[in-house]
Order: sequence, then structure tokens, then C-alpha cells
Amino acid sequence: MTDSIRFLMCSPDHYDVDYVINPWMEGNIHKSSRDRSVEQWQKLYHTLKDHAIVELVKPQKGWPDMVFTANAGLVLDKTVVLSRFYHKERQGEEPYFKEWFESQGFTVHELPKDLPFEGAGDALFDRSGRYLWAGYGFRSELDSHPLIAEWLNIEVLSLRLMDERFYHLDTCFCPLSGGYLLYYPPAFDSYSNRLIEMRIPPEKRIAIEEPDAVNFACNAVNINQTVVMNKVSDNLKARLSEAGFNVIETPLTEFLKAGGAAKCLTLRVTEPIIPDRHATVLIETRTVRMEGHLLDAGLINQALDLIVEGGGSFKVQQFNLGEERQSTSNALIKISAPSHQVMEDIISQLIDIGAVSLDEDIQDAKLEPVTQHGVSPDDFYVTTIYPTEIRVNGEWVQVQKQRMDGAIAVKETPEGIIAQCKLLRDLEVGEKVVVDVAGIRTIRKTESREQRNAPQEFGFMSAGVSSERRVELIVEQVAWELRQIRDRGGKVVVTAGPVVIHTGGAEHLSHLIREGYVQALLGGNAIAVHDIEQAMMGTSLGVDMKQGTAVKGGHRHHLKVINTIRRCGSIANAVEKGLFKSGVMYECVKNNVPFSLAGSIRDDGPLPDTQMDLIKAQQHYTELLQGAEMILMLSTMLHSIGVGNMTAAGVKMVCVDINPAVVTKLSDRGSVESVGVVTDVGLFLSLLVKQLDKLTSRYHLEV
Ligand SMILES: NC(=O)c1ccc[n+]([C@@H]2O[C@H](COP(=O)([O-])OP(=O)(O)OC[C@H]3O[C@@H](n4cnc5c(N)ncnc54)[C@H](O)[C@@H]3O)[C@@H](O)[C@H]2O)c1
Ligand SMILES: NC(=[NH2+])NCCC[C@H](N)C(=O)O
Repeated sequence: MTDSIRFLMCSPDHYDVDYVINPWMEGNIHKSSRDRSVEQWQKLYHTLKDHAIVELVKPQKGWPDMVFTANAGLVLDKTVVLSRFYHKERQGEEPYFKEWFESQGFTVHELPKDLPFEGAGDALFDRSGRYLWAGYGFRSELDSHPLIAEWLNIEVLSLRLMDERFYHLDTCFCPLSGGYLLYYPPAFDSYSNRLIEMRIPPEKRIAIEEPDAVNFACNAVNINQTVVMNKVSDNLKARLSEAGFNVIETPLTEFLKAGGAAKCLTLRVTEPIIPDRHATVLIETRTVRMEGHLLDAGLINQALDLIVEGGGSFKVQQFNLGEERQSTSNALIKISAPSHQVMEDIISQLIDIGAVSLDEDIQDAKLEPVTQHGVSPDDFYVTTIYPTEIRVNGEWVQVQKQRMDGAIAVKETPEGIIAQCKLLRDLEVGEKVVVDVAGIRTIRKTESREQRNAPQEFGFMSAGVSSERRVELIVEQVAWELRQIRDRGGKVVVTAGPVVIHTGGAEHLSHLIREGYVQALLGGNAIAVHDIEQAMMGTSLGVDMKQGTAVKGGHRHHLKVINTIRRCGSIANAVEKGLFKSGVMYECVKNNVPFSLAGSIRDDGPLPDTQMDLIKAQQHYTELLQGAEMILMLSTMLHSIGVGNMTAAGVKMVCVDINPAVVTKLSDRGSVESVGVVTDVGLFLSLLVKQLDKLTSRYHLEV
């Protein structure tokens, strides 16, 4: 027995599973056996008494989980941070534990109300006492960690728990003597796993598998070289013994029904203090402001989800709800993150949804020079489709050539600062690039309630996937827009895949081009090949387009076509020679509608017009997209996604595809101008042409 080590336990007189506050309790209400739980608890108690002193706190009726004394608080030397339970079901335990600590002469620190922290269940010292591992994510709030660091004057390393089954840190993490760590890595997010790996050398990490984890092998009591736990596999036992530990198994199945085992049932109240320790936490906090229709546009939920999913936590410090129909709301949100890197990731996503720093926190954007052509400094801000501004020398500068997945390059010119989105490969030595997230804001339009909720037929509203009726409504709307754009001399760009031809859409798309509704066509080798095959041979990929049946040997047709066009040198030359007289490509040539065919690994031939240098192809696409007001994306995932990435918010995008997943991916840009239509593209085009004819036909005056 070691006199210097003391534990606190609470006998299970009132223990039962009375409610559900963790997944282990589900289905176990009143299913634990009183006799067996007493017997199991006694066995643990006596086992520990062989190795240490065990004190007892009086159990209280009505507080069945009080048996889990690990959650009483966190002790270091004669100081304790009392638990603030997350669930009301356990909050009533707090005064009893407080009384016990005070009666033993501990200095008790209490966290503010609404700042949960569940004691040694969520905070474990490295066994040498140099630092504290603290869990958050389910029961304890990240914001409690700085206070704990300060009160206990210790370095706190925050670990985010990800698996509900391992809702307390001590269910999946157990520091052992000699610098060893027993833990279950999948219970943590990747940032936390990296932190663990940085602190604990590989030879000291004993990572366990799921079968041991669900037997609560990590929920172990470690006293020097002894480890007491519910159950252990032979393999883990052997690994622990290799590391010099003697495992004592003591069944605690009745307590597993409430989500606890050996460690949960004990609190070590003698945690030695080491002299040269310092309060440190990596946690960063920032406050951002959001303004707009925060509630009904769902922006506030989106922001809070982003923070939590990104590994941070939040406090809404202020929320002013707009009172009138048109008035906007505003909120101040304080964000905490376990490291600068996590904070940066969260803030950059919040910037994308329009969050801004508080005036007093606004700084200039951080700029770093490009030192190698085509390579950005690390930590660069990745651009989105939304209009963006950066702050340079105290002034906000609009970023030009907005597109997503670029970096912001900044140049000083005699005319002033120029900031523009650039692809990494285009960055030049001498330019500076915006890094980090300071001094950046995106401008989000605040639409009125009417705009947001207008009936689908007259507004490119919420990015949504269509039902059958919506297809017709969207066709009516697209037709209306196409007519408006054509009549005012605007620009519509079409991206189209070969399915347009296979589904009989060629004649309709040809019609749109001929009638002046299309100002540029973007696609790949296939649309052109199959279109010309149809124009020259009546088949598309060997299928007779009139009969809908495969033509014998028809699969060779498209190669013949490719060969013919290659002989001519270009599609335009072939049209000039009169080799074919209809179809999408024919109309483009005849009506001077520029097109760009971008190559791919699948291409046969390719056609002489197909640009196999992808960088050139991307540049050509970008040029043709300049000034587009609307993009019709017709059944090509590859080219449509490529185009989506190049296009800033504000351009109307209509994505037509039979696969809802593709439509959702393309239309869900968080931008109100995108709309998705799940339907057959041939059908869509035929409806569109019909609707345009209706819109442009003369009135028949009845006399
Ligand atoms: N012979 C060739 O050279 C050849 C042949 C095929 C493809 N390719 C090339 O491969 C690349 C990818 O081709 P892609 O763009 O066709 O493929 P993709 O997979 O990127 O897109 C095809 C899309 O069409 C959708 N679709 C299928 N049937 C539909 C229907 N009836 N109505 C509406 N949507 C429908 C699919 O869901 C899919 O999203 C392109 O560059 C293309 O030029 C070349
Ligand atoms: N330190 C622990 N993991 N304690 C287990 C506590 C179990 C208890 N039923 C709860 O959900 O709070």
C-alpha cells in the first residue's frame, strides 16, 4: 500500500441507471443489478485499498451517478476545480462534492454558470505532473481550459472528442507512469491526434483497438506499475506487461451500463505538484460580427455549426433580432479554438459567409512575398466565389478576377494597390500573397425576405434540386432569362457533354445557337465528336438517332469522323468544305459562336480543335467566360465543375443533370443564383426551345 496516494470513491447505495445522458445508458434504464453493482464496486474498492488509501464521500439519494467520483472535480495539490455538470441530471451532485472538498481543506474554484467542465473525467495529468490533457466536445467546454490553466498554473493541452461513446476523456485516454499513454486514437479528431503524437514518443504510445476500447480498457486506474481495469484482451495485456505494467482485471459490467468503469468510479485526490510549471494554453479566442437575415437565411446556424464542426466552441455574446420584416439582425460571436491553425480554418470559413472582425480588431491583411514562380507562401488564404476585399495600408481594396480556389496576389503599382485572384501556378516572384485570415472580408448581398422566399418560378432562388413540377417552372424561367439576355445583347455560355447528343438534344441546342441565345460553347472532345458523327452519319456513338437502335459496326463511326476532321485540320475547315451541314458545332462555326474543347484522358483522336494542354484549355475557358451573365451546364460533370470553379458569385448558373448528386454539387455553391435541375437533358432542351418559341411568337389577335 502506498500511503501517499489517495482516492475518493462513493459507494453505490443509490446507484442505478435512471436516465440517459450517454449512449451506454440507452436501453439500460433500471437494468443494472443492485447486488452485482455493490459486489463489483466492493471488489474495486478492496483492490485499490491494497495499493492506496481510499476515502469515501457520502452517497446522496436521487443522485445515482454520484458513484462516479472522477466527475467531482479536478484536483492538483490542495486546489480543486469543481465540476460544472453539462446535464441537469448530474448538476445536483455539485454541492455535495463541494462540501467534501471544503471539509478536507481544499481551495475550491468554481467555473461560471453555463461553462461546463466535468472534472477528472475530462482532464488527466501526464503522470509526471508537467501538463494536463483536457478533453472537450461533449461534456466540457473548451472555454473552461484557460481558467483551469490559470487556477492550477499548468500547461493545458486541449483534445477534441469525436465519438459519442467516448464522451469523457477518461473513457479513451489514460496517461500511465513512465510517460506511457494508453489511448484509443479514433476517439479524437486529427488535430488532437497530431498533438498527442507530438508530445508522446511512438514507443510510449499504446494505441488500443475498438474491442478493448468498448470494454473501457482506457478507463483504468494507474498506481505506479499497477493498472486496474474492467477487462483486457490478451494482446493488450501482453503489450502492457512488456511496458512493465501489471494488469488487474476487476469486472465492472454493472457500471458500464451507465457509461463508466474503474477510473470513473475513483478520483485521485493526491496529485503532486511540480515546482517549475507555468500556466499555458494554446487556445485562441476571437470575436466576429455578423449582419443580415441571420435567422431566416439560416446564417447564424451555419456559423455556429461551422465553428463546432471545425473543432472550436462559441459564445453568442450579443444577438439583436431585426424587428421589422425588412430589418436585418446582427450578432457578436466569440470563438475559441484549441490552436491558431484551427482558428484560422474556422475564421476563413466564417469570412466566406460574411463574418467580419470587430472594428477594434481589424488589421491590415498579412502579405508574404512569392519567392518561387508558381508557388505561394504557406498559409495563403484560399479564395471563394464571393466578392472579396482586403485591407492594405488601412484601406479596403476590392479583389479583382474573383474565382474560387485561388490565392490573392497583391501588387503595388503607380496607380495604387492591385489585388487579384490568381491560380497558384500563375504567381510571380515579386508579388505578395495574402496569408492568414486578418484583413479579409467578403461582401454578401442581403436579399430581402421577398427575394429569398419568392415562388421558384420567378427567382433564381435557393440552391435546390428540382421536383418534376419545378423542371417546368425552371424551364419557363430560364427561357425568360435567355430572351432577356439576348435582347439586351448579353452573354450566355453553355457547357455541354456528349449526353446532349445521345439524348436527342443536338437539334435543340443547335436551335438555341442559331437563334442567338448562346454566345460561347465549352465542352470536351466528345460533344464535338458525337455531334459531328450525328451530322455526318446519323448516329451518335453508333446508335441510329432516328430509330434509337445500334447500327452494326457503328462504334467505329466516331473514329471515322475524327479521322475526317483531322484531315481537314479543324472543325471550321470541315464545315467550309461542306462535309456536314447541321448540328451544334456546325451552328457554332456558321454563327461565329466561339467554342473551346478541353482535352481529357478519355479522348479518342483527339479532334484538331481539342486543346490537350490543360493549362491553355483552362485559360481559354476563362477568356470565354468573361462577362457571362448566365451559364447553362448541360450534362457534363467534368466541364461544369471546372467552369463552376472559375466563376464568381453573381453569374446565374443552371445545372442540368440526371444525377441529383451532380446537380447538388454544382448548384449548392451557397450562392442564390445557382439552380439545379434533375432531369434528362434532351427533354430539358426540347422544353426550353418550346417555351422560347412560345415567348417569341407573335400575338394572334382574334377578330
Ligand atoms: N470518344 C471520346 O473522345 C470521349 C467519349 C466520352 C467522353 N470523353 C471525354 O471525357 C470527359 C468526360 O465526359 P463527360 O463530360 O461526358 O462525362 P461526365 O461523367 O463528366 O459527365 C456526364 C454527366 O452526364 C450525366 N447524364 C447522363 N445521362 C444523362 C441524361 N440523360 N440527362 C442528363 N444528364 C445525364 C451524368 O450524370 C454525368 O454527370 C469529357 O472531356 C469528354 O469530352 C471523350
Ligand atoms: N469519468 C467518467 N467517465 N464518468 C462516467 C460518468 C457516467 C455517467 N452516467 C455520466 O454520463 O455522466
